[in-house]
Amino acid sequence: MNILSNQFASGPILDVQELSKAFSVNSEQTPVLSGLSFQAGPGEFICIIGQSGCGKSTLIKLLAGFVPPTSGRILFKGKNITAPGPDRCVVFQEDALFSWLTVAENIGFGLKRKALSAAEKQGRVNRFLDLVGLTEFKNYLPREISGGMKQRVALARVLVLSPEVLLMDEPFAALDAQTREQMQNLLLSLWEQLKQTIVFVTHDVREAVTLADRTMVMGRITGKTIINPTHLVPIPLERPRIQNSREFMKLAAQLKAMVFRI
Ligand SMILES: Nc1ncnc2c1ncn2[C@@H]1O[C@H](COP(=O)(O)OP(=O)(O)OP(=O)(O)O)[C@@H](O)[C@H]1O
Repeated sequence: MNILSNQFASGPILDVQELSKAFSVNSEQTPVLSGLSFQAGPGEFICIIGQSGCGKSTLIKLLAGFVPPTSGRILFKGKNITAPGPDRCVVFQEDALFSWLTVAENIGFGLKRKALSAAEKQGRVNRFLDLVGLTEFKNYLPREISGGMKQRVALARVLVLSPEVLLMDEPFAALDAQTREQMQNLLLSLWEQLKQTIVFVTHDVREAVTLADRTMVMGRITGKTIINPTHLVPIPLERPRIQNSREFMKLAAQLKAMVFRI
């Protein structure tokens, strides 16, 4: 079942169809995701929330092509995803940067295999250093910069590759509240400029309401994660969003209630 078929005029970027995933534990198949279907449109920002263990990270790994589905399929621009690809980049909570490379070298690392001239590569690195506000730190090593700056490097080093889909698994969870808010604003500003499709996992409903066009609430039913159309909630608030507005708080409360209900 395609929950949102025909919603995107030019077709969805991601089309998840009846996706199921089971892991083999002690030679028994343990189901995690079951019959999950949804679509993400070009340039859409989707947040995923849900209780611990409901399968959010597993879904990110499937979308990235790191693990294969047990059944069902995921189409990227109409083609079956069977492996990781440069069109879908992942940012994790704690991204290990190369400790011996500078900020600029970390950002440029993934460009090595791209057929670009040295000047073009340097130009791209400089652009992304500027976009994430790290130009003056370009020669620093990872141990010489803060946690928030490291996440900015992690973001820049995938964005420099121009992925069409950005998969983010609790990327800001380890940051303090103030840095986290700065990172959310930075991500929104980059997204407005670069227009990738973003799938963003978070534990924090307020983060989901701050960022998302739509939020997907995952829940476990009889040990399997299943989702139906009512679990994809549009966030119809204008940006920038005012966190203490009535509408914001109402949506956050509604999503929180859903997380614990399903
Ligand atoms: N490689 C694996 N082998 C066996 N079981 C796994 C594997 N990966 C994940 N699981 C199981 O799948 C379930 C979902 O895990 P997952 O990490 O996707 O959940 P999550 O929603 O991201 O959790 P959290 O919010 O705590 O990060 C868990 O019960 C986990 O133990």
